[in-house]
Amino acid sequence: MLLQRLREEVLEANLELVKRGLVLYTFGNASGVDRDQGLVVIKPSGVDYDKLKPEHMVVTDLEGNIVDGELRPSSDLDTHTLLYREFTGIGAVVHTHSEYATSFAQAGLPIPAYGTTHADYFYGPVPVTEPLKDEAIQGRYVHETGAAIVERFRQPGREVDPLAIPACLVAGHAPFVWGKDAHDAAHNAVVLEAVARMAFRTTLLRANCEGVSQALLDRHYFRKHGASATYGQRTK
Ligand SMILES: O=C(CO)[C@@H](O)[C@@H](O)COP(=O)(O)O
Repeated sequence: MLLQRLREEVLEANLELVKRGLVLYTFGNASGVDRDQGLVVIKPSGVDYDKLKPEHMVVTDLEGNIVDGELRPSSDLDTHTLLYREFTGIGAVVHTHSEYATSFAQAGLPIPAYGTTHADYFYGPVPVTEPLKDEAIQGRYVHETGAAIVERFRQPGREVDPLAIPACLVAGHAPFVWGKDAHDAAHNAVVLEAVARMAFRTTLLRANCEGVSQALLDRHYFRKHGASATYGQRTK
């Protein structure tokens, strides 16, 4: 079977979303990309997670043309493929409607970096897109959803590195999260929901919370990420 291993990884990531309570019914999807072959493996649309098997996954090229699969690909395919084309360092994308992250998206608010849990995974606030315009919604809606994410990350003067902050909230919709592979993307989605829940409660306790300092953000982020990362490494 074409891309057997990637199909299994994408299936595991989809099931992880269910196991961690990030999706209801079929409200979400995960995909992964094989960069060497330029192929994407994505969950089929509307199929219950408990019925999913590797052979149900749909394989497309990076433009979303179906290469292999009997079922329709996720209705969010064009967002996934646009993210793969534009953020060339990522290997997988996850979309959920997890409650707290989606609440921030619906409010049109970024998730502030309030503490070290956030800083361990996201090097700054998790951004939110501008609301999609009616023409975009009535046109190539799913593509435009991805375009809104890319536009937010490349906004002049407010650029965001997609490898340092592997998530974006789509205003009025929900989060898209990515990672180096399917396991990593699902893991980031789980943590995103946890930090969104904590941020929501932090805001309730203290409306004008200043958030984590730059020093604490640097200390926590860079001990897990980048060339000087030490987290989880053995000492000699
Ligand atoms: O965003 C939404 C619904 O608002 C979709 O992600 C969700 O229904 C899942 O669709 P698919 O089953 O992947 O086609």
